[in-house]
Amino acid sequence: MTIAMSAKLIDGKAIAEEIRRELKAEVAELQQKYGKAPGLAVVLVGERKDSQTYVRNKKKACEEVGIVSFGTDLPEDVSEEELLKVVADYNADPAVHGILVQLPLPKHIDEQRVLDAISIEKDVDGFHPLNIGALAMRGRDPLFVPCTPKGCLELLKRSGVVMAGKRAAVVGRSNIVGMPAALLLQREDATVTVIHSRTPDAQKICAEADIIIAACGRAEMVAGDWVKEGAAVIDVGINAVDDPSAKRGYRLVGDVNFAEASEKASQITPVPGGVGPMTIAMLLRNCVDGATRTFAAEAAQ
Ligand SMILES: NC(=O)C1=CN([C@@H]2O[C@H](COP(=O)(O)OP(=O)(O)OC[C@H]3O[C@@H](n4cnc5c(N)ncnc54)[C@H](OP(=O)(O)O)[C@@H]3O)[C@@H](O)[C@H]2O)C=CC1
Ligand SMILES: Nc1nc(=O)c2c([nH]1)NC[C@@H]1CN(c3ccc(C(=O)N[C@@H](CCC(=O)O)C(=O)O)cc3)C=[N+]21
Repeated sequence: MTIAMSAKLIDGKAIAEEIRRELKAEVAELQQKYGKAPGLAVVLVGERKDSQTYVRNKKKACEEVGIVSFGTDLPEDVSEEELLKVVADYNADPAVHGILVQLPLPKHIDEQRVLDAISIEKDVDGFHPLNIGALAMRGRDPLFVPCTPKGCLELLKRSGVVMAGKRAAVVGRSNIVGMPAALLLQREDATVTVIHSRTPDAQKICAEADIIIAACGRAEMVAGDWVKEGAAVIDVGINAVDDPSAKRGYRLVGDVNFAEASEKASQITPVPGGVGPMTIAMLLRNCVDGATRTFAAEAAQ
């Protein structure tokens, strides 16, 4: 007989708050030492409601820790060349230490071409091929690691989850979440299986994992029988499901069936309040790290 466990909640909101407190102190120190603050530029194309909300939240979080935020809002029909010009201007602006182009971009724009144009020293999203390439190489360290997977690892570390020698399953292989999450787990000496839409027996593979990172964009796909007793479960998914009783008319659920999985897991993140707030905290972390490197290099000249 197995005894149902009740998982400990990994409180991403509280951990993100703690990180923002740490960052606020670091920014004050930079201000003291160099008389300058880190700067983040956020570029938003079009009028997607969700993107507008994320961008607003990112700017608010910046201000809270003392990072100066710059913003450029461009119309949906902006040309690729005009967008590239905005990126080039921020690349050249010494007050800007991080550049984030909010995704997704409209279909007529080549997303990778825009991401490739961001200076790797200011690539706080960590989406530039040179940063991702370094992440995949042993003995190398990228300048920046993508915020969402970095947040997932930070949650595991701060919750005392051992990764070395453990089996991990990552559900999803996107450039921005699944693939870098798998690389990060592997760098921590976990043995990683990456699951995608063509994987047979996804449930069986997950059920053998000590750590699951779910990032497939399928509401509540990772059910109770996907989770091994005592596993740590990180839910990246953000899915809106209709809910007439909710204020906004919908509620957010993850890629994990939380009620079922928390009967099996030892530790689990909620949605909302799990990985989401950590993504923003890691963006601020990356921005402060970038500015710290730049200020030190400038002072050494
Ligand atoms: N909390 C946060 O900060 C963030 C949350 N998100 C959320 O995380 C989720 C994933 O985002 P993202 O990586 O951008 O999504 P993508 O749609 O880019 O990638 C989804 C991945 O999941 C795989 N997949 C899809 N369906 C299945 C299935 N049935 N079984 C197994 N694998 C499947 C896909 O496989 P294939 O490659 O074969 O197509 C793909 O690799 C979304 O819910 C998104 O909203 C995203 C970014 C940040
Ligand atoms: N260049 C780029 N970089 C990104 O990092 C990026 C992007 N584009 N495009 C979209 C995705 C998505 N993303 C989220 C950030 C915060 C929350 C977040 O704070 N979520 C809250 C809930 C928010 C709500 O209630 O709507 C939570 O989970 O608690 C979610 C998702 C960053 N992304």
